[in-house]
Amino acid sequence: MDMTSRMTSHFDDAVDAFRSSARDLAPALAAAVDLLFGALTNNARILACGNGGSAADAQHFVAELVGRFERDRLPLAGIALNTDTSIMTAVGNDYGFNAVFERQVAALGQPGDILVAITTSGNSPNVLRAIEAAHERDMQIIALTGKGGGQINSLLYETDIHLCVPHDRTMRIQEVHILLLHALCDGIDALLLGDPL
Ligand SMILES: O=C(CO)[C@@H](O)[C@H](O)[C@H](O)[C@H](O)COP(=O)(O)O
Ligand SMILES: [Zn+2]
Repeated sequence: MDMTSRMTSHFDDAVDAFRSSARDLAPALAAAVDLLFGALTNNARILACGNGGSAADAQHFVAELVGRFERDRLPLAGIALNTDTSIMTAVGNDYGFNAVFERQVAALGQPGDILVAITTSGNSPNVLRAIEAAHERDMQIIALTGKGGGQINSLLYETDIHLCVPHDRTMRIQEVHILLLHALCDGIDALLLGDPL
């Protein structure tokens, strides 16, 4: 395959990933909007975490909650658990990297808060442990995964929401994840401000 064809194939594959995700995930995504809106309007907070590209996604999502998405509105309570280098290095150094999110959930999480857990494999131990800590705090989980969901499948409760992208490549899953997070922001704004469409 020449390089131009290789590049074109990324777009073709991404379109397929978006279409299959729309088919599989739209109802759960709508439920996730309701869950987030209910929490945010009840003085609860959204905690988000992930590793690597998913860390970037978590802080991107939270920036749009605390700042704004497309329209001016009140600030919304979100915290990215992967952004504080002092906490990440102190907890990682003292308790191990697998504890970096769990420890923050234990410190910050309150009943009714939501954990947005982002992992393409569904197998990152620090994210799995954050989910367990969130359950102990009576928090609900919105999990964004791919590759069948991995070990997260056995951790989630009926009351949690699993948005599992039907794809096996990390980059494609991440591309759909950012669409899912933007769609959640759009849904929250539509409920808060009215539907401009
Ligand atoms: O962005 C990428 C690959 O596209 C990487 O940084 C990727 O996020 C890292 O390898 C992560 O550690 C993968 O973790 P996870 O998605 O399996 O939880
Ligand atoms: Zn990436």
